[in-house]
Amino acid sequence: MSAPHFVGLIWAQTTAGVIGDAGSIPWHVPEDMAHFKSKTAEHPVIMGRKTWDSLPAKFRPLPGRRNIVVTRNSSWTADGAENAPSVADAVALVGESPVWIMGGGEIYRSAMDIATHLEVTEVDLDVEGDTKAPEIPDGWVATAGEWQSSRVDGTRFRWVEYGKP
Ligand SMILES: CCc1nc(N)nc(N)c1OCCCOc1ncccc1N1CCC(C(F)(F)F)CC1
Repeated sequence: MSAPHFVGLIWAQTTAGVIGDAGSIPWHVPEDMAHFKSKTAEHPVIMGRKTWDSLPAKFRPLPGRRNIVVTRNSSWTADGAENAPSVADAVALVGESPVWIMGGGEIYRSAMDIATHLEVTEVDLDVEGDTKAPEIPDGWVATAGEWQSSRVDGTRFRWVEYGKP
């Protein structure tokens, strides 16, 4: 089984790097949900158990693809999900490319070394949060899109893609 050559991390953050608060996302930008959906559709996703628990029931599992949940609890099970004890084991389980790693904070940090692509939504908000985006090490090159305004309340957001040359 070949190791996947496209391992993407995908997250949404405030400009200050907040990605979550008390187990949920403290904003509502439907354009980002659509972006997340279109980027990850049909591809396997890897997430931590807390992110799995944070998914609204109708999205659990994310439809149409393998959902792999990283948990140290080897007896953890859920309909529509497979479990793996670490990000590396989850990526090995998948074997195909691309695979999208969709959170949360702890999982992003442990996946950074094997990531080949970062797909970040920057939301121009100043909100408190208990979970932060991972530090992006030197060597990654960012390509930022134009700022857009959300149709719901005008919140500004942009896509920033990071690659490794
Ligand atoms: C969207 C939020 C999001 N944005 C980016 N850019 N990267 C992510 N890693 C991410 O967090 C995905 C897990 C949390 O997701 C949700 N948390 C609360 C409410 C809704 C959701 N979504 C809505 C879309 C749905 C679909 F299946 F349509 F994709 C999946 C569940």
